[in-house]
Amino acid sequence: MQETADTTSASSVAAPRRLAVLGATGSIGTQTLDIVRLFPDRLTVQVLTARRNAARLLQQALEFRPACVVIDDPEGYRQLREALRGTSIEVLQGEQGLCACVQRPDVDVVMAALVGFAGLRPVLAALEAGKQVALANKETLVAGGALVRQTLRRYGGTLIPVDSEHSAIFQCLVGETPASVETLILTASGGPFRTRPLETFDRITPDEALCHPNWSMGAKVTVDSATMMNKGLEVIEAHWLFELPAARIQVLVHPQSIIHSMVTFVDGSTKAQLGVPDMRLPIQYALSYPERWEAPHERIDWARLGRLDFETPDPARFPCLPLAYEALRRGGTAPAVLNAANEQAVQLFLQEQIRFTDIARLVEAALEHLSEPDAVPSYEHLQEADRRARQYVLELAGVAAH
Ligand SMILES: NC(=O)C1=CN([C@@H]2O[C@H](COP(=O)(O)OP(=O)(O)OC[C@H]3O[C@@H](n4cnc5c(N)ncnc54)[C@H](OP(=O)(O)O)[C@@H]3O)[C@@H](O)[C@H]2O)C=CC1
Ligand SMILES: CC(=O)[C@@H](O)[C@H](O)COP(=O)(O)O
Ligand SMILES: [Mn+2]
Repeated sequence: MQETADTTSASSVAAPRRLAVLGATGSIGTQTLDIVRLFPDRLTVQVLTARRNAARLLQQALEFRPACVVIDDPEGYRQLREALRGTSIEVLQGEQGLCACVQRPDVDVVMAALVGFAGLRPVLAALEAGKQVALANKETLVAGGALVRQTLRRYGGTLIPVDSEHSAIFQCLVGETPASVETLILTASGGPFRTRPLETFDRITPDEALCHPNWSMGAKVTVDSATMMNKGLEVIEAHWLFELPAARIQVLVHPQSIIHSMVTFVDGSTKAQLGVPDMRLPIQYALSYPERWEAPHERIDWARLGRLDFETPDPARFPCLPLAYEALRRGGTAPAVLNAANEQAVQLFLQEQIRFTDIARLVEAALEHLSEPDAVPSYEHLQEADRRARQYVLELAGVAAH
């Protein structure tokens, strides 16, 4: 748990923080660059990466002039090399490029905003180089939480949460000690299907699932919010970030997404962090911490808001949530299996190859058949668990692997 933040330090005289933005072309990545635009004297960009969106990455590179860009797609790599010829911007490719760029001596902070298991290896590389990682990519901690903790202990890097709930908890914990904490309360919007008749769930379409009531996000996390697997992944993320057992991490449905999460302390007091649902707030806090920087983000209009509502999550409606608790209870490779099966199932659902209700069914089957005990699975062990779970889901869904 962090020490009390010093909010009085004179930030204007400090050298700018030099960022590597992994997943720069996505929802969190582009909002991170919005924050850089707001604070050009305090933040600079050294690295930008994408999977295949070469056009957007090129546009960003020409605006921010980083030292290096990384792209996964071979054709995108060829295009970027051609387009950036004659500039000082280095172009790298693939996972090797990602791991090299996060270890550069001219990078201070790595914004980890890839989606999925692909985020784990570069985060480990960044922590092995002792970097500060602003972590949006929750799948990193879900699949590899024990390994990430071990890497933090060995190399002394730091993790600052970006996920809105974990940022809220992190902010509530400023000035507190671990012994004072009783329970973490993760709030959940309940997604678009909180009140939809349960018997219609097998007719849910991708367009309906991609319509989040409060947040505009990438496709994968949006579908996860609709199944509430997102909250399950966040329970596991909170377990590894704040080192508390599952029994002390609760989930509470709060449809307005104004309270981003809460902490109840041993004296019965509860602290909450509130704000409009705008990811630029937790992104900025992760980049400014331990300072707070003045910014023109929207403020809550309390009178217009009027009320805040709460309810208990319904496990019959959202079976992915108890599955995530079960994976955490099993430990070993179980959370990595849960995560990979979910990633694969969400992809199949978005491609209209399975129904919405199949997501939980496939994840449950993979969890049942594939999890293995192991106190701290190695990266290679996790990678194999991830591969096998994806393959298993494809087979069970009757889809040929590509
Ligand atoms: N969006 C949000 O508001 C929130 C997101 N998060 C978490 O943050 C992470 C990012 O989410 P989000 O920004 O929504 O995702 P997006 O899908 O919008 O963006 C993902 C980014 O990662 C890149 N990428 C995807 N897969 C790979 C890969 N295999 N290798 C290399 N790069 C890859 C994409 O490149 P390209 O564009 O070229 O495909 C893109 O830049 C997720 O873990 C999510 O759960 C957490 C809280 C809120
Ligand atoms: C913005 C953010 O942090 C998302 O993870 C968000 O929490 C999703 O909303 P749900 O509460 O519906 O999962
Ligand atoms: Mn979240």
